[in-house]
Amino acid sequence: MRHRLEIQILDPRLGREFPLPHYATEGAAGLDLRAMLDAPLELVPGGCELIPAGLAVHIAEVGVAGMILPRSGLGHRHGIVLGNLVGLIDSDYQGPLMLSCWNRSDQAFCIEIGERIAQFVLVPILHAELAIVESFTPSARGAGGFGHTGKY
Ligand SMILES: O=c1ccn([C@H]2C[C@H](O)[C@@H](COP(=O)(O)OP(=O)(O)OP(=O)(O)O)O2)c(=O)[nH]1
Ligand SMILES: [Mg+2]
Repeated sequence: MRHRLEIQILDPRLGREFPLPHYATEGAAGLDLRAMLDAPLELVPGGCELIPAGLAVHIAEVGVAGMILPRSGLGHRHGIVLGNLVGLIDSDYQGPLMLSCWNRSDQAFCIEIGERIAQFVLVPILHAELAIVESFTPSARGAGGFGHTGKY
């Protein structure tokens, strides 16, 4: 499914020196986001920095949210993930997309200017209407959780 996504280009290098976010393949779920830095940034082990993606988005539709997720290769091989683990972008947010980059490894990592460091995914959202009830209709699981079905 497609969703018209309004963007503002905040960093003029995007779309010129560096490609705009795009789906790398027909089936790609995410748009890669780039570190629009003025200079390469060394992330020390355990270090966390807020990096601009160089653009603002306005999702506009209440039934849609954005998620910023790590890239698998960087996260697995180099320990470069997100300081907030997952970024959640509200449909009414119009500010700059910011990437919290965390080096969870024990080796320094240099983020290059324009490097693809995270990905942006649109997801459907349901708003909850809270209904207070005295008891739930019994289910097979009931209140069992945290390893209830087997090994922890
Ligand atoms: O990785 C992220 C996460 C969030 N945001 C922006 C979009 C989002 O809509 C807004 C608020 O995010 P969130 O609600 O997760 O943060 P908060 O700490 O609860 O801030 P607020 O009080 O503004 O809701 O910040 C980003 O740019 N990058
Ligand atoms: Mg919030």
